Amino acid sequence: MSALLEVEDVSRVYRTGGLFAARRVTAVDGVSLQLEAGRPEILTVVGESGSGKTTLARMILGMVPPSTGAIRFKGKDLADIRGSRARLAFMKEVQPVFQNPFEAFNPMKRLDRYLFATARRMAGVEGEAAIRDAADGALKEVGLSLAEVRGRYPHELSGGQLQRVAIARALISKPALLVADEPVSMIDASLRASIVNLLRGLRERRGVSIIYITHDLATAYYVSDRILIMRHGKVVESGEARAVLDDPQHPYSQLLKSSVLSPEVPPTGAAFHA
Ligand SMILES: Nc1ncnc2c1ncn2[C@@H]1O[C@H](COP(=O)(O)OP(=O)(O)OP(=O)(O)O)[C@@H](O)[C@H]1O
Repeated sequence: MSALLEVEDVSRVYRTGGLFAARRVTAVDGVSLQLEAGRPEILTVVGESGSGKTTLARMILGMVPPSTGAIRFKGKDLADIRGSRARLAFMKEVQPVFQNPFEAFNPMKRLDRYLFATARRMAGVEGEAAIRDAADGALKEVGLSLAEVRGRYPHELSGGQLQRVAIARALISKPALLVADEPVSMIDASLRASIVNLLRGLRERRGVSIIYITHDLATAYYVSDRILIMRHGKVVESGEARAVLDDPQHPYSQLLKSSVLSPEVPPTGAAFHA
């Protein structure tokens, strides 16, 4: 089986501070992971704040180059993706979903405009009717429709609805991989389950692979096929999600589990069956 994504011994060092107070921060330190083509799965990256999750996500999205190591998508090294055409081809296949949907959209711009522009530019759809159909199809994938969204501005939707629109927008180009960085952390707790269920549905129905970044072990338990636990930029434990979370081996994973799972957060993720 061929690889969809290969992250090979990747590190990222940031230099901060001025000339006389220079400091090196190793945000990601020797991380490797792989997703197979034709076997869609949800790979969750868990870790506390500052463990390097966002930096890893940004490297996979091609937004930040690794300091060392290599990232390949469908066999092609991201470092070799040069020029706007090659960049666009990559972005069609690997789409981001960010934490705060209110920051993902300009408050002065109608949401349908975003969807139409993405259909035109990213997916190469031509003709008004076909563009409307592409937007409507993507919105239906996330439980909305163009009729509901048309003419509306970001503030007219709830955070949960807006995150759905952001996911619909990411789906228009029919990507093979979504990289979702804390997609539910800014959303009202009562709506989180529906977004997490949506991600699972997309993996099942659309065959899209998802890298789900979170610090929330309850959603991770429910949604993940595989899990990777990060601390100080390194992977401390990884494997099949239920096995890792039911019986964590590394002391940090055990600590994370005991500190996160409180009586209000069911360890089985039962709350997410809603
Ligand atoms: N652009 C940057 N310049 C300097 N340091 C950075 C930069 N981005 C991240 N870092 C540092 O790298 C480390 C990892 O940060 P990162 O945002 O990747 O972690 P995270 O696990 O996603 O945290 P959070 O959950 O708070 O977003 C932190 O120490 C952070 O301060």
